[in-house]
Amino acid sequence: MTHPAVVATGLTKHYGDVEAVRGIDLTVHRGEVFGFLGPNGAGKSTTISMLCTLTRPTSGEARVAGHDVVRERDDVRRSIGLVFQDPTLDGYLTAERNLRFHAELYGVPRADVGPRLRGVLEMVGLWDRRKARVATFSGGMRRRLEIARGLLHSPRVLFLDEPTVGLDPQTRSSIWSYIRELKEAEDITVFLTTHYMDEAEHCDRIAIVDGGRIIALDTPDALKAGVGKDRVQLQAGDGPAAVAALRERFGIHAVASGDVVVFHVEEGERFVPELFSRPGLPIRSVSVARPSLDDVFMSYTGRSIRDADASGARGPAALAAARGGGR
Ligand SMILES: Nc1ncnc2c1ncn2[C@@H]1O[C@H](COP(=O)(O)OP(=O)(O)OP(=O)(O)O)[C@@H](O)[C@H]1O
Repeated sequence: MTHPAVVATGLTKHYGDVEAVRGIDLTVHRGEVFGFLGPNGAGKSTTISMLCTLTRPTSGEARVAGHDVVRERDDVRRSIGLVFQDPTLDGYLTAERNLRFHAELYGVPRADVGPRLRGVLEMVGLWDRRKARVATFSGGMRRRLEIARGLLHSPRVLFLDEPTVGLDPQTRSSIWSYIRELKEAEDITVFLTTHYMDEAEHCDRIAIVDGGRIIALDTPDALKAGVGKDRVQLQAGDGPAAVAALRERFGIHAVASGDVVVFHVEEGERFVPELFSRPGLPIRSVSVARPSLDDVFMSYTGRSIRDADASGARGPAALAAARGGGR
């Protein structure tokens, strides 16, 4: 098999007047952890459900594990694992019964079920709890069990829609270590959606989506490098005097807020020693920060992902607003 894990060409989805997805083109390579990052309403879930054959595209094409999502739905379904935002485990059943039921649905050969069950439950740290009813599990344990279930039939591609939403930071980080372990242990491609910037950093490549379109697609490092400048923040004895000194000596436009002065330069870590080499700039502290993925989102849309989330970007008006802000 040499085909990519996922290929989408001109994929769109309209719900009446709402253009939820407005032309997605992407290729996800086998073995990648690929992230879809964007604010609420960006079209992430709609895209993932088209790739999983749960929603029929309005136009365009997509192939998953080499199969067409419209014409070869059953082949696609056999090749993928799904973990969606809404839990679908049966709370009355034990963890093991939930998984065995799934194995039957997917036709996992009888002889393989036992070893496979143990393998996936050990990976998510739930082997010892396999006889417990799911109703007694915490939110994090349920999500881990859902991931184990998604892996049970050895899928080629695992789709995770917001895999850590609503979980505490510790559980989020343990879910990420399972995802990384997975990549090592199984020859699998992971396609996930998130609106957490820090999570997108774990992905090999990410597509930043807004208003139903991909606005940037690359490795997290390359995207951040594309923003160019680092952010330097200093505490100076006299803010306005520091701003004037920076302008005179370095030709830098800085902004002061009290005694905190902020400016942007390329390669901040090279610039900072120069600051100290010139006398007359009383500096108490200095910090340099690389651009974040939120800076990347902001450089394309003029707003932060958090603001876009907070504004509840949904529906045609929000999409039109997002369009207006695009570059
Ligand atoms: N079944 C539907 N009927 C009508 N509009 C829909 C439907 N599903 C999604 N939409 C709209 O399509 C747009 C994209 O929604 P989608 O759920 O794909 O975004 P998202 O990026 O996954 O956001 P979230 O993380 O909030 O789910 C939104 O404007 C949403 O209101």
